Amino acid sequence: MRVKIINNPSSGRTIVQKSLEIIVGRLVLENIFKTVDKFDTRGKFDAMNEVMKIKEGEFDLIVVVGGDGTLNEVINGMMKADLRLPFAVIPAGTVNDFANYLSIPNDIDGICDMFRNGRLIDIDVCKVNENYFINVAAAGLLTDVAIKASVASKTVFGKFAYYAEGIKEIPKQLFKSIKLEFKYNCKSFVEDVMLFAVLNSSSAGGFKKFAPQAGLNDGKFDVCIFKKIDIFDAATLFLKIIRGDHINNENVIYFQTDNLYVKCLDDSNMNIDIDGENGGPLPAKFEIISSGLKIFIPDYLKFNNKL
Ligand SMILES: Nc1ncnc2c1ncn2[C@@H]1O[C@H](COP(=O)(O)OP(=O)(O)OP(=O)(O)O)[C@@H](O)[C@H]1O
Repeated sequence: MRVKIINNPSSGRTIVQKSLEIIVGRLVLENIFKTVDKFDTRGKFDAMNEVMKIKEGEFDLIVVVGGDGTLNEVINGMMKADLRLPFAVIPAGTVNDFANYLSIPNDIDGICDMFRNGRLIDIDVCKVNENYFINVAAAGLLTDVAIKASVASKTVFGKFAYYAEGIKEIPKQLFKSIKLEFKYNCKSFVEDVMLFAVLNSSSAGGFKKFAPQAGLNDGKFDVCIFKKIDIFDAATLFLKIIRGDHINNENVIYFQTDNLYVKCLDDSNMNIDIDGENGGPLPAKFEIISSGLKIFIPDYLKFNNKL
């Protein structure tokens, strides 16, 4: 395989990145990686811009070393440049929602084994306005936590940086709600909402069962809308989200669709968070590109019926 590595040297706690030479060295010696070209990002949009420079036929696989944000940039680079190269993920971020959903290993032996015995599967790609995502887009209460937690604090504290930022934000945000209009498949409704999320995989914000019915190549995304509730109901709901049994709750609207339009009906300035990065303000038009890309996954995942 001719491989292009896009490495974010600052994502997560920077532990996996330190093992990258060993992983690549082994795979080159075993002749699995025939040529390797590594690019280290230095800041925002570096990963996307580097991917957009790749020429058709130059590589067989893009390997993303980073978290959900780096992966999102690589996906955007490919989709915007109309480059449909297969990609693989070496999870090196703080939360790694997408890689965790696919149970992608993060240890040296597991990663090497994935490249020795893995296989390609099709996955859907979601589009919101002019940007793409493969995991989650969300707006509302606490969705800006990922953006507010600093790179330095994520490197030192890992996931706890998000929890710390979340705890600071809860009292400020819990009493807010936003009036939103949702339209899909000729239906429309208006709701006072605390948060809504549009998911391709089931995992978001570290909650593995956020969208328990989601499938990566079912041609649909799962929409999860949390209505305005009080703090007591919020605590109960929080526990239900951990277990994945929130979707039948009276304060939650959950459905699957391949199209969605969301508009703000009051003067709130609501931004969409796309895979942990700022995706600009509402309104938002969501579309799905069914089987838009191919991802390289470990062989044992064939037993996962969600794929
Ligand atoms: N060399 C660098 N130094 C600092 N920041 C960088 C560098 N390269 C890229 N970035 C920034 O890193 C962000 C992406 O980080 P990424 O999401 O991959 O890691 P994470 O936030 O630790 O993990 P996760 O999103 O899974 O929680 C991008 O917004 C980009 O601006």
